[in-house]
Amino acid sequence: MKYPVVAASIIAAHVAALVLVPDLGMAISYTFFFSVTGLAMVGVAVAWRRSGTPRDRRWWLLLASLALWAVGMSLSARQNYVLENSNPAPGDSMFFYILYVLPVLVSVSSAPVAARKKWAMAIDLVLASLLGVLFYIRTFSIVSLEGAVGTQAAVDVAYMLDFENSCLAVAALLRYLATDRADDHFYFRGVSAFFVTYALSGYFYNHYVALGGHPEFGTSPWDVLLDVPFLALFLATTTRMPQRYWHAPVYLVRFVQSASPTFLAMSVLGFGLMVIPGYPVLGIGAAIAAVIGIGLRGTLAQVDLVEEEFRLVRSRDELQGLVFVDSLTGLANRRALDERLLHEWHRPGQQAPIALLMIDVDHFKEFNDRFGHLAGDECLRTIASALLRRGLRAGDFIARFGGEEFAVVAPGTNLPDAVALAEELRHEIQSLSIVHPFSPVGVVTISVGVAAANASSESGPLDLLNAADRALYRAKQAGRNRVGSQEDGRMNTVRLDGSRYIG
Ligand SMILES: Nc1nc2c(ncn2[C@@H]2O[C@H](COP(=O)(O)OP(=O)(O)OP(=O)(O)O)[C@@H](O)[C@H]2O)c(=O)[nH]1
Repeated sequence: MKYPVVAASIIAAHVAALVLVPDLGMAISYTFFFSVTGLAMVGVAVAWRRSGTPRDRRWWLLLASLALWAVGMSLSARQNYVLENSNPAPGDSMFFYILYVLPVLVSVSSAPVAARKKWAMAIDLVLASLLGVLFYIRTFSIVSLEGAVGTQAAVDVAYMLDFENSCLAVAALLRYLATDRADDHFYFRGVSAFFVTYALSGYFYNHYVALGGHPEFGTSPWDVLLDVPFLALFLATTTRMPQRYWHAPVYLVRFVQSASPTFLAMSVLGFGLMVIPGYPVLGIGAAIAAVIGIGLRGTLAQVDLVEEEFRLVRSRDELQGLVFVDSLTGLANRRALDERLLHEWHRPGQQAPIALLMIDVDHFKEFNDRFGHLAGDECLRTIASALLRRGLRAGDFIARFGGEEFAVVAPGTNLPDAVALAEELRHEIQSLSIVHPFSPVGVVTISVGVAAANASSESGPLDLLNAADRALYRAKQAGRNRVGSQEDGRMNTVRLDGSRYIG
């Protein structure tokens, strides 16, 4: 609450001083102008500290703009006091009153901190320098160093300032309203508070005060109008950074973010066109540079976009890989198995049967209890490698089903061939000779349930899975370390020696 009171008191004091001591009007107004500029700079410095983004150089640019404005004001004071020139628009101070927008214009054209690129800054630097030259040429094509000659020149200067201030006010307001970032919101709140009030009070002051009979500072209480933008900036930067703020629609945010880099180039284009009558080469050159600047920025942004897209596609592929891989064994996981089964089941023209082998490590709980979980993990990894190594033909698919269970999908395989494959795998694991004191044969063994079916519309992959699971259950029931198969609805098991055992 105390800052609005400070601002109101300054305005009241300025008006009162001008009314009470009219003889010192000019000195009073200059004192207030420099004071409010200083106050605004303090506000900007405080806001920068509070923004929590010390690397955000936009705040420097805002400070630079205020400093340039102060230089313009100093040159104006020099004309009044040292050179005793009462012309309201001497060329040197006019140039700085125009030039001061340049740093802020660069910031309005810039991307958010996180997305800022060196190449974009380099292009902006070239365009900003060119714009500085154009400002200079344009200013001195209207006024001389001593000031505007005749009312028309003074009116031209006023319109040039109006054009510049309103363009910047609109651009800053757009950036303020259409952002999804708190730091952008805070920065552009200050910038738009300044430029919107500056455009309004500057318009009123230039057209109705300076051109309306009070060309010199200190001759009208309306001088106070020129305090307003600086006090508005002071208030916008010293009031608390909002925690919640209006969120613009996403498409508007994206549109303004994409369009803002063109603000600077558009200004170069506009001022380039303005100076063409007097300086055709420079004007046309500036217009060409602006078009190249926009094109180059667009192309480089596109390159970045394509690069980003590649990166995202790569990360998506990597993530997709992780989603389908079992982290312990490196085999496909249950999700991948389900997808594969479904895919095989619905493969167009699938005539041959699809076989499914469900593999379960025997007495694994006891293995874990005896040797610990880490040894259990290592055992699972060894079994996974052995299963992969052995017996898998092209088109077969192996996955860790979960826990100490594995599964093999073997498309185009009938039941007898699948049973033979299962027996091979069972033998392979036993021959690994992983010591297991609790196992009847002294080493780690597996039981396998086998089922095979033709894909049909009456049944689904889940039926095949259930059949293989039931076959596995029977193999376990029958004593483990064996292959169980489902045949014509009957459950058969194959003993470890290969002879068939009817369960
Ligand atoms: N080390 C380790 N153990 C696991 C993992 N997943 C499951 N297990 C263990 O596997 C064991 C499975 O136990 P059970 O389902 O009783 O099966 P089992 O002891 O092999 O008995 P049968 O299958 O009937 O022969 C449990 O002790 C689980 O903790 C794993 O990723 N690593």
